[in-house]
Amino acid sequence: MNLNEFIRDIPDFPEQGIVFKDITPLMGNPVALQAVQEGLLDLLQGLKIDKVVGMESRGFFLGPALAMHLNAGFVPLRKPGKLPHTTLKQAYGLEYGKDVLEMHTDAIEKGERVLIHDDVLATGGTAEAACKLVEQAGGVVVQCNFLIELDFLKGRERISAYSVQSLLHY
Ligand SMILES: O=P(O)(O)OC[C@H]1O[C@H](OP(=O)(O)OP(=O)(O)O)[C@H](O)[C@@H]1O
Ligand SMILES: Nc1ncnc2[nH]cnc12
Repeated sequence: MNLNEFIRDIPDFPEQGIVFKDITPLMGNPVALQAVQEGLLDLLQGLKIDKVVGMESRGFFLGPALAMHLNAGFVPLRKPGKLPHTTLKQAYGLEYGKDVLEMHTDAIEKGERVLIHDDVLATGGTAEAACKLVEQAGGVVVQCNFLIELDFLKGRERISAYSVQSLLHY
């Protein structure tokens, strides 16, 4: 199955000059969705994972399903003001703008093995912020795992301290 057929390019979204990779056609197709989940799990090659960390909001699309298959917990990283308990916070820049991610202070225990998952690796700003939050809490980032990597933005270089795996490259 060619998964690229289910990812659509939207020019000038969310701003002029950005070509947005829209994965909603893929999410809407049960066969493609199953293939993606199996592909992402294959990238892990049997690594033991305690927690899957997913970034709001598209990291929530597949992160919990991966966690269930790995027999791991799921930890949501959220945009500011959304998490109700005490949080760690990390500011970052991304391909189109800047933001802050928050994580509950008790979401990860010291020494836990963490998989970072998101739909897209672009500049790597979001993933780098996620890794920092996990490490602040004492977790160990075992792999950063993406559905799509935009190779030309070189996000992988920004998170070169970690193992980076992506299912599809553009
Ligand atoms: O590698 P980067 O340049 O940091 O970009 C990647 C991030 O951008 C998108 O999230 P966005 O902030 O648009 O939020 P959304 O998932 O809520 O659409 C995407 O889901 C990644 O999290
Ligand atoms: N070009 C892009 N398409 C979809 N999501 C993104 N996140 C950052 N850059 C993106």
